[in-house]
Amino acid sequence: MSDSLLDVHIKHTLQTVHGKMPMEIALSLPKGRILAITGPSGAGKTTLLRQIAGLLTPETGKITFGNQVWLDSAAQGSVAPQLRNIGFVFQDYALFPHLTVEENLLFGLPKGSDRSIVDDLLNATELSNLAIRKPNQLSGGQQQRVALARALVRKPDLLLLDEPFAALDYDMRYHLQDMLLKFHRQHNLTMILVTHDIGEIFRLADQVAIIENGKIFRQGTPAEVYANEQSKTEDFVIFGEVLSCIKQADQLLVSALVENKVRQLTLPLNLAPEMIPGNTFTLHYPMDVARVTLIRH
Ligand SMILES: Nc1ncnc2c1ncn2[C@@H]1O[C@H](COP(=O)(O)OP(=O)(O)OP(=O)(O)O)[C@@H](O)[C@H]1O
Repeated sequence: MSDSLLDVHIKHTLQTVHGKMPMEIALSLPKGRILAITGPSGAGKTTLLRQIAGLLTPETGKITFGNQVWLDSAAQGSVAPQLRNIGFVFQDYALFPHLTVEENLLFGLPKGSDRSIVDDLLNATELSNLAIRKPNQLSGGQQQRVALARALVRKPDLLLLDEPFAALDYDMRYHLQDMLLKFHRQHNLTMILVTHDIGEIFRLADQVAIIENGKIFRQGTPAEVYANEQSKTEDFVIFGEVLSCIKQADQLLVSALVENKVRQLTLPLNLAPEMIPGNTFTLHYPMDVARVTLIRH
């Protein structure tokens, strides 16, 4: 893609419990776009992020970012991770245990920079009251918010997020997704997000790539990718996230986030137990036999 900022072509051998699995990925990402990576456990999603960050060197490949060559195995060249100006939010938070929340953020701040961004991010992630705590005095969700704020402190050129909101409850997840979108708009941030959450993919991502067994199995906009899935069943399927639900006469009026738009759905009353704000659902049409499959509570 001519306007791409990030270009990745890598080959690697994954060592899985079932033996060796060849990994081969090619992807491009234009500046300011958000790519979601999804797929089953063990498919190679985290490994790909680690390769892009420079924490793991693929056996062969080339990774370019703008006019920088981050990796070129043919030329035996590689740019060290700390020189790639990447923000990385790991699945396991990876905070400095001996530093407070505030110190964890200050650590990431380039020398001489205005520290007001630290206070802004502490506020935005609702961590100001916890600023003097150490990571072992925080819940998993709070630690994840620190990890997110720390990754944003240096205004990275590329933000890599490995299931950043998986440990959070619905309200906090929604709030942090909004914060991330705001930050993304302000700084035209380019992001890759690993997630299993289809609602999150529709809300945040411009593109989604499904990785299976070390290869991109399908790629496109969320609507394209999940529309393809529908054709297999010959059903019309929509994915959504419930925002609100009220009973009216003998039906339910549901406000849902569907393909990044708020839609009003009129559904049968028997679906009431599923239509709780925060639930993600798929609806299979035709509506007279509508059934709801919950992906996640
Ligand atoms: N450095 C490595 N070299 C070779 N194989 C690896 C390496 N790190 C992990 N693997 C293996 O590669 C496979 C993919 O792991 P990875 O962590 O990338 O999966 P994932 O898609 O992120 O899964 P999950 O959704 O569970 O986090 C696993 O079988 C893992 O054991």
